[in-house]
Amino acid sequence: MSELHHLLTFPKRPINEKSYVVPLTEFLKAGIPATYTLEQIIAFEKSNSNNNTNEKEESDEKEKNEEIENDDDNNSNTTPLHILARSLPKDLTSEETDIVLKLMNVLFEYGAGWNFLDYENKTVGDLLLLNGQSKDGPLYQRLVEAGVGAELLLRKIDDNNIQFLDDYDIEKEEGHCLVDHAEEIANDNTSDNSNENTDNDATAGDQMTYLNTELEYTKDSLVTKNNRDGVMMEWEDQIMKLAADTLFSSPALEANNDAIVLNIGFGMGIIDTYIQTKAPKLHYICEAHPDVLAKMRKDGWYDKPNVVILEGRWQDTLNRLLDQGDVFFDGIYYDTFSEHYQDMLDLYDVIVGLIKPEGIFSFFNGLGADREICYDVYKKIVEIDVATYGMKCEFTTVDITKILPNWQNVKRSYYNCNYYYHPCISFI
Ligand SMILES: C[S@@+](CC[C@H](N)C(=O)[O-])C[C@H]1O[C@@H](n2cnc3c(N)ncnc32)[C@H](O)[C@@H]1O
Repeated sequence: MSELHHLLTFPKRPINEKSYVVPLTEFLKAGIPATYTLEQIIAFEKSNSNNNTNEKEESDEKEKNEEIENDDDNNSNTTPLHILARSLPKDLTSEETDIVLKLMNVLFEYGAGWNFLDYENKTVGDLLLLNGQSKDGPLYQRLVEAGVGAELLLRKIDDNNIQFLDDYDIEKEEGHCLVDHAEEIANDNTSDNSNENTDNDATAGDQMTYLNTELEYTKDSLVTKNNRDGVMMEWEDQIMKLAADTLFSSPALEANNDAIVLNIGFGMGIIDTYIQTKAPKLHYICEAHPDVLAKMRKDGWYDKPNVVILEGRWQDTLNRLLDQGDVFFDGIYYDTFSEHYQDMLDLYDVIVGLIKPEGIFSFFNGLGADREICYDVYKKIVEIDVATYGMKCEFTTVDITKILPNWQNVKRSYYNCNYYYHPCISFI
C-alpha cells in the first residue's frame, strides 16, 4: 500500500485538515494519480520483486494482495476513494465528516472516478452505505454529484464527436453504468442483422439485432428464444399497475373514459391489460417486434374498439403522429428493450409534442438499476434532462424486495436494487 492509500485508511483521529487534507493535496500535487489503484501497486511490486527476489518480508501486505489478485475477473480498480469509503469510521463527528467531504473534493478535483469497482466488486457508493452513511448524507450526495457531472460531460464529448478514448474502452474501463432495461451491453457491435447470428449477447444491446431475434412467450416471461434474455417478466406486474394508474392521473381528466393514452412497448401486455380495465376513449399501443405483433393479433388486441396499434418503431410511428398534428395524449408510457438512454433523450423531443399540457409521462425505470449509485445518478440525470423541457419528474420509491425474482430462467438479471423509483413526469 502506498503512503497515499495508507493515509486514507484514517490511521489516526480526529480527522482534521492538517493531518489529512494537507498531505493528500501534497501527494496529488506531486503527481500521484487520484485513480492510483491497489491493483497497479501490486503489479508494480510484483515486477519489482521479480527483479529482487530476497525482499519478501511484508507478509500481511502479501495476503491482502493475494485477495485482490484472486478477484474473479481481475478487472477490479480499487481506487483511493474506495480505501477512504471502506475505512470510514462509523462514529464520524460532523467536523470530521466535513473534512472527509474535503478529501473527496480534492480527489475529484484531481480526477478520481465515481464508478469503479473494487476487488470485492463494490462501488464507492456501496462502501459508503455499508459504513453507515445515508443516501441523503453529504458524502453519498457528493458521489452522486460527481457521477452526474461525469455522465453529462461524457455526453457532451460524445455529442461533439471528440474522441479521447474508444467508447467501448470507456465502458469497459470505468464500469460505465449501463442504463437499459437489460443491464449489459453487447460484447461488440459486429451484428450483421441476419437471423443466423442474431441470437447472441447483442440482443439486449443493439436494437436491430433484437428486432431480428426470435422471441418466446413462457408462462411468466417474454424471452429471446435462444439466449433466454429477459425482455419482460411477470414480476413487474405491480410496477405496471402503478404505472397504469399514473397514466390516468392528469388533473385535466374528468373521467377515465375521456382519456387518450399511449403505451410504447407491448411486451407481455401487462400494462395494456391494466389500461384496458380503465376503459379509456382511445388506447394507442406502439410495438416494433414482429413476434410481439403476431401475439397481439392472436390475442385479439387488434379487434378491441378503443385500441389503435402503431406497428413499427416509435422513432418512426410517433414522428408520423407528430406530423399529423391531431392526436394528443393524457398519458404516455415508455418501456422498450435494447434501447439506450440516448433513445430516451430523443424520445423527450417527441413526447413534448404529443402530450397534452396537463398530461403525464412515465417509463419503466431500470436506468442504472444494476448498481445503487448508478440508479441514484440516473435519477438525478432524468430530473435535469426533463427540466430542460420545462417538465418536472417526481419519483415515488417502492419497496420491491418481496417481488424481485430469482432470475433462474433468464440469462441474467436486469434489475439489482431492492427498491424502485417510479417516475411521474409533467409540465411545471
Ligand atoms: C419490456 S417490454 C414491454 C413490457 C410492457 N410494459 C408490459 O407491461 O408487458 C418491451 C417491448 O418494447 C418493444 N420495443 C423495443 N423497441 C421498440 C421500439 N423502438 N419501438 C416500439 N417498440 C419497441 C419490444 O419488442 C417489447 O415488446
